[in-house]
Amino acid sequence: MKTLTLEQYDVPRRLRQFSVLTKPRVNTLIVFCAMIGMFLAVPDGLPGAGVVLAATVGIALVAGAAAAMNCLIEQQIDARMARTRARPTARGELGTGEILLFAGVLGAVGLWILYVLVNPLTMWLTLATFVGYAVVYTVFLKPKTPQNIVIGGASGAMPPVLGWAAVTGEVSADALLLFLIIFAWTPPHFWALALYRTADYARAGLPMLPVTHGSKFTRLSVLLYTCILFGVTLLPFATRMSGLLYLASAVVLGGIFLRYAWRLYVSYSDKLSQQTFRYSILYLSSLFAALLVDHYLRF
Ligand code: HEM
Ligand SMILES: CC(C)=CCC/C(C)=C/CC/C(C)=C/COP(=O)(O)OP(=O)(O)O
Repeated sequence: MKTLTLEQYDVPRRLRQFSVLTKPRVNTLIVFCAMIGMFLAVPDGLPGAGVVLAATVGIALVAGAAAAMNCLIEQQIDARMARTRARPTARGELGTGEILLFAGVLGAVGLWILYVLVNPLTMWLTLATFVGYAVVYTVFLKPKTPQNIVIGGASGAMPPVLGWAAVTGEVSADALLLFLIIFAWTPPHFWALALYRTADYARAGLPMLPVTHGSKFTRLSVLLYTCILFGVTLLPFATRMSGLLYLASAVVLGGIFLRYAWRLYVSYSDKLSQQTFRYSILYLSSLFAALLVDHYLRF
């Protein structure tokens, strides 16, 4: 067996490769939503700094491990898609053992932090989220059904619930409203991207909605889910969890999302679809920021 010295191993390059596997940009928003859950869970005042720090690091590490496992499992699929073929896993630059070790350490340290420094409930819910994404979604749903991202979206919607559980030790109805918002947001978020990446998904043999049911049906689905999303985002105000500042933000942000979805439905272009996808990210970030601001500046 060939032994490598540390210089030959090229540590900075390896670190860059491993960092790509954790999908840092997606996970930044995931962790942001978890943090908002932590702050909203405290009716007056702030959550303890220690628990916020430990829960944030723990959730981020487990989310990074989940992303690395997804990249490992999908390396052949990723190699066939233009969007993902540059991933170090798709290029065969990292060995299976190395990735398993990396994901194992990240995941184990994250879960340990959550169990010991936060609470067992948060650890178990985060573990379930990990299994939901890295196993249920990636292995079973994604290659089999165009509803993959709707069902798998339950994992992506968990972060605010994890944050809430970290601070209170329980899951309340308010936390479930935050879950519902991300759950309803996921289909328009993902299908907007899938519409302009249809050829990619078809080449990879993945049954994403535009591949199996065509562009028009997918655009109708985007529009309908965006309507559902609009309705769901009114619930925090309806239940008095949030105030007028949030309501105004939800209506304006949701109105813009609906306009994108409607335009996409009536006159499709790849450019508009890309803009809708990008807007979906700005939308969720801004909506969660509005929940936070409203929580502290309630009038
Ligand atoms: C099953 C649920 C989801 C699916 C299938 C999905 C799918 C995707 C895909 C395919 C991309 C493009 C990634 C890339 O090219 O690197 C993406 C990007 C992104 N997603 Fe999602 N997503 C889901 C849930 C979420 C959730 C829950 C969040 C955050 C709360 C999120 C935040 C983002 C962000 C911020 C990006 C942009 C990344 C960048 O600019 O590189 N996604 N998503
Ligand atoms: C433990 C914890 C908090 C985990 C949260 C992780 C989670 C549920 C992420 C979902 C968002 C995501 C990375 C989707 C990518 O879809 P994809 O895998 O189909 O995209 P790809 O084609 O880019 O691989």
